Formats: sequence, C-alpha cells, structure tokens
Amino acid sequence: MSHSPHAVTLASAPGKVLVAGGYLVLDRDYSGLVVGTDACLYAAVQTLEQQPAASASGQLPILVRSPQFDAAWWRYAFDPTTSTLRQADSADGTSNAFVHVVLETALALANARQPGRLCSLPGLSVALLADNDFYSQRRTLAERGLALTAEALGSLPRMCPVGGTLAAVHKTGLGSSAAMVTSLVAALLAHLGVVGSVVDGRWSPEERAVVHNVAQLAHCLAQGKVGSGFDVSAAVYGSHVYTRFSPAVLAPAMTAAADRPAVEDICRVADPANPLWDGRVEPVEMPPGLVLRLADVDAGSSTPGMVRRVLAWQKQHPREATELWASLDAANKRVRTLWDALHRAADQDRAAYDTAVAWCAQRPNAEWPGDQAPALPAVRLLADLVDATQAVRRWMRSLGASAGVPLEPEEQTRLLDACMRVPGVCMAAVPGAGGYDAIYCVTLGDTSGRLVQDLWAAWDEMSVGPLLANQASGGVRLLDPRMFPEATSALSLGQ
Ligand SMILES: Nc1ncnc2c1ncn2[C@@H]1O[C@H](COP(=O)(O)OP(=O)(O)O)[C@@H](O)[C@H]1O
Ligand SMILES: C[C@@](O)(CCOP(=O)(O)OP(=O)(O)O)CC(=O)O
Repeated sequence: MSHSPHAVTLASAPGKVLVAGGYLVLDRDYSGLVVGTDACLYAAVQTLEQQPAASASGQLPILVRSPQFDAAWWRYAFDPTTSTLRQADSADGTSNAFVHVVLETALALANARQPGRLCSLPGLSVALLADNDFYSQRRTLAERGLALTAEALGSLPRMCPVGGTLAAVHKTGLGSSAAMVTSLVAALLAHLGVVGSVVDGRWSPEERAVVHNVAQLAHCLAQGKVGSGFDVSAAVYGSHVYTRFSPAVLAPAMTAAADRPAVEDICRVADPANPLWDGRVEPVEMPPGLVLRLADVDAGSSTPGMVRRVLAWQKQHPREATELWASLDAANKRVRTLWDALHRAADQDRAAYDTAVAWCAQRPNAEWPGDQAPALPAVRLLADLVDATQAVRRWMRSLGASAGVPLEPEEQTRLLDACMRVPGVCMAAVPGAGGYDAIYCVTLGDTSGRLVQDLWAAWDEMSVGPLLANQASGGVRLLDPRMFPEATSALSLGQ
C-alpha cells in the first residue's frame, strides 16, 4: 500500500480477563484461559511535517500525549547513533516508564532494521487513548449526577477524560499497561515499516510474533520483572489458552549491564524464529450464546502482594501446593473442555443448541440438571459448566485459605453466590489473581446479563461497578484512523 508520510497509523489492543488459571499460568506446566475484551487501548502515530524548532540535530523528537489524563504529555529525543531515548520534557516533570521503554525498544529495532531511516524523519507525534472500561468511571458519573449503572456508563462519550492524573486513576483490571504497550509497539512498528501497515489487513504470523515479542520485552523491562505475560499475549492474540514462555528468552535483555538491553539482544528477542520463544497460544472462543459480564468492585480493601504471598506459601509447602495446583488445574481444564464441547454441540445441531440455551437462560442454574430439563446435550454441558466453575472457586478458596490470602474473600463469595442464582448465569468467579477488585459472570444471552447488572446495582455490601465490555476474540490490529477522530485530533493538540 502506498503510505503517505504524514498518514496516521492507528493500532488497537484489547483488555483481558483471566477466566481461569491465576497463579498456575506463572508455571509453564500449566495454562490459563484468557478472554480478550472489545474494550481496547489505542495508539496513534504520525510523522511530523517539520522538525520542532527546539530539537537537536540528528535526533528524532517524539511527543506523546494521553489526552484523557491531566498532565499527561512526555517529550523525548531518540538518538539513532546510540539507539537511546532521552526524556526531554514532560507535564509537571512526570515520567511514564511504560511509554519510555516501548519507544526505546521499538525505535531501536526499527533503527537496526532500516539504518538511516529514522534520521530522515522530522519527528513523531503519538496519542494514546483508552476505552472507558479500563478506568473506574465512578468519579465521572458522580460529577454528572449519574448512578453507577451500565445505562449511565453507556451515556458517557467514548474515550472520555478521566478527570485526574495517570498516577491517581483507579484501574478496573483489564490490563491497561499490557494493552497500551502492545498497541504502541504495533503502531510504531507498522508506521516505521517493520511490520505491514495495511488497515484491517492480516499480519503474517511472523509479523504478529514480532509485535508480541517486542511487547513482552518492553512490558517486562518497564515492570522490572518477567511475569507470566498472559496479559500481553491477550493484547496481541485476543482470547486463547495461554502457556507461558520460558523467561530464558528475555534473560540477556533483562540483565543488560547498562540500564537498557543491547540492540543485538532486542533484535534477538524480536526475531520470530528465535527458538527460545516456547510459549503456546491456542485460540479459544466463548461458546455461542454465552455473554461475558464484568464488574470492578470497590470494597475499600486492597490486597497488595497477593502473588508474592501465594508463591512464598507454594515454596514453603511444595507437596501440598503440588496437589492443590493439580486439582485447580483439573477444574480449569474442565471449563475449557466444556467450552469446546458446547462449540461442538452448536456445530452438530444449532437448533437444539439454541433451544437448550434459551431454556436455561430462563431459569437459575440449580434447575438445569433437574427432571424437568429437556434432554438436550447442551443443557447437560451447561449444568456441567456450572459444576466446573464451582470447583474452580472451591480450589481457589482452598488455596487462599492455605496461603492465608483472600483469593475469594467472603464478601466476594456472597456476591458470586447471588450472581450464580440469577436466571441464565452459568459462570461467576473472581478473575486472575482474585481478591476484592473484580468479578466476572458468564450469562446466557443479554437478558440474563441485564439481570446480573440489576443485582450489582442493588448490591449494598460493596460497590459493584459494571463494565460495558463484551468478549472479543481478535487481538491487536490496525484501524482506519478516520473512524477514531478522538485519536487523530489528539495528535495535533497543543501540549
Ligand atoms: N492511557 C494511557 N496512557 C499512557 N500510559 C498509560 C495509559 N494507560 C496505562 N498506562 C501506563 O500503564 C501504567 C499502569 O500499569 P499497571 O499499574 O501495571 O496497571 P494495569 O494493571 O492496568 O496494567 C501507567 O502507569 C502508565 O505507565
Ligand atoms: C496471579 C497471576 O497469575 C494472574 C494475575 O492476573 P490479574 O488479571 O489479576 O492481573 P493484574 O492485571 O496484574 O491485576 C499473575 C500473572 O500471571 O502474571
């Protein structure tokens, strides 16, 4: 495709919900079931028409703005001779480790692939925007005199200002940093010709792998540690069963003598043929008729260091932990197997499947295994899915009790049990690491989804804030910037 030099490259990357596999997914012997959302982070990149007056010669100036936040612009200069990035200026002296590392890593790769090209550019303008679901909208709703309901959230403008700084924002658990890192890596690499730039065109698996590899590296560098990487993987590939990569692939880049990896190490990590990338992505979709409903919970409590405490317990009690991991893994796998079986049932006889879903949608799941139920395979599978979900929850509670960490706190148990009694609900649990922060439900159709949201709106014990996101199977992609005036107009804002 011919690409005008000042064309805007826009990429989006989805948020994630780790439906099953928290803690286990940190270990390559186990996997996690992660669902991507249609709530996305967006990164827009444009080449400036002329070099800004103040910029030093031979350096590539870059201005990044996050217009939804107060005091959120950062000005950088990239030196193509050393492949290093320097922050030149920012609003209120803030820095943004994730943005800094992505720019440095992606530009170093682009510079290595096409020596000399970056020197010829006058500069880059970057805008970052997020769908409203990534950040708590409690304050915005209160300021507008609106209740914390899905309907009120739906009345807010898209990508609406958060009314505060990035440091102060309350996140909802969709994984803003992973989605931001991934969308920005993709937009930069596409804009600079490292991967294809055709809007809605398909990247080859190798191109997608480059985006993945660079995003994983940048995310780990910014965090200062190598996590499981499921959140970046979801941002790149959308919904899938995730088996982590061995941290060895990132080791040289993470332990560089300087405070940044050598360019050769970045190129080695980015290389899609690098055999050290041994993670696995098996695409998965939620079965037809099943709808994901998410909420962030504001319980006034927080559980810092949950992962550290669970892993410390695992280390101290290896035998008990191995047994628990095996039981939890079996329950997690059963959820995945039942999703597959539901897909097969729908493929075999769609009319019977739809009848089963419609029948179950009208009743609480306690009635699904009863004598009154129609003898349809999908009814039995849905009843089994309820059992599997309850087993996952039991094992998570058991792990929490053993490790002394509230993985499914009692307040959440009461809320989830109430959700499970709503007609048409087949799954309800705490996602990811668990704790007080969030819950998810899987409902049969939208009516059941609305009943769940009604329950949340009326829930007194904790403030349960619905999110609007649905499940979405796709991962990072390039979009037509004309469809996103919020992003393109942010590129030409003053700082
Ligand atoms: N819209 C945005 N613009 C710029 N940076 C963002 C944006 N959203 C998230 N980030 C980056 O991600 C960081 C948040 O990461 P983290 O605390 O790990 O939250 P999360 O769990 O949502 O990933 C922020 O400090 C910032 O560096
Ligand atoms: C414990 C974990 O396995 C899963 C955590 O999942 P969450 O979805 O809870 O993640 P955050 O976005 O960090 O809140 C840690 C990991 O895999 O990195």
